[in-house]
Amino acid sequence: MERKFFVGGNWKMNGDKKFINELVECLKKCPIEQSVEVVVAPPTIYLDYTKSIVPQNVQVAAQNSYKVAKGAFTGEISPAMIKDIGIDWVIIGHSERRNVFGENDNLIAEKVAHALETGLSVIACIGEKLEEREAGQTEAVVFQQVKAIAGKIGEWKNVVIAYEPVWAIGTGKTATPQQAQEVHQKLREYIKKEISEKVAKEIRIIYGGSVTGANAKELAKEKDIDGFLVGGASLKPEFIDIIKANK
Ligand SMILES: O=C(CO)COP(=O)(O)O
Repeated sequence: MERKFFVGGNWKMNGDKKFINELVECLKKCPIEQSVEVVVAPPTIYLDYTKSIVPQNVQVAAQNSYKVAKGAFTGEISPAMIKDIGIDWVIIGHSERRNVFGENDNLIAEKVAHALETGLSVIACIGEKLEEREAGQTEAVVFQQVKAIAGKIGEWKNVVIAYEPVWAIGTGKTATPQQAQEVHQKLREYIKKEISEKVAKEIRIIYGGSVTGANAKELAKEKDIDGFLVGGASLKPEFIDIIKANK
C-alpha cells in the first residue's frame, strides 16, 4: 500500500480569527491533489471555528488532549470533546509539550492510547535534543519514545509519527535530507523489528523542524520521508509549496 503524503500545519499558539480567515482563504485557492492529506492544527480555542471554515479537503487537528474523557482537570480538553466538534486528529507529544510543559514518555503514551481508543487519529511526535544528538544518542532516544507508545497501543493504523529533532524546531536549522532520511529509515527498521513488517511498511513517518517552501522538495524526495509537520511556515503562503512538495 502506497503511503499517502501527509502535510500538517501546526499553528502552535498563533493566530486570531482575522488571521485564520486569511490563512484559510489562501488554502482554498490551492488545488490540493488527492495524493496529499492536509491537516491544520489551530489553538484549541479556534478549533471549532477553523473546522467551520476550512474546505473539505483540509482536515483539522487539536494540538493536545488529555488521557481521560472527562473530570476535574482544569485547563485540559479530552479526545471525546475533540470528536464531539467533528475533529478527527490530535497532535500528541510535541517537543514543546515535552520540554516546556514537562510531559514524559509515559504520559504521552497514555494520551496516545486514549485518543486512539476514542477514535481520533494521532500525530505522535518524537525527536532528540541537540545534546543527545551530539552524544550519539539520537537512535536510542527516538527508539525509546516509540517504545513507550508501543507499550500502550496495539493498533497503529491511525497513527502518524512525526520525527522532529528539537534542535531543528524554530531554529532555521533544518535537518539535511540525509540526516532526516537516516533517522526515518532507522525508525522504520525498528518498527519492523519491534512491532511488525506491516506497520513498518504502512506507517507514515513525517519530518518536522524548520521545513520551508524552499527545502521541502528535497526532503520529500527521500524514500522514508512521508510528509511534514510544519510550524512557522504553515502560517505563511509558502505552506502551499510544502503541500505540493511531493510533485
Ligand atoms: O514544531 C514544529 C512543527 O510541529 C516545527 O516548527 P518549525 O517549522 O517552526 O521549525
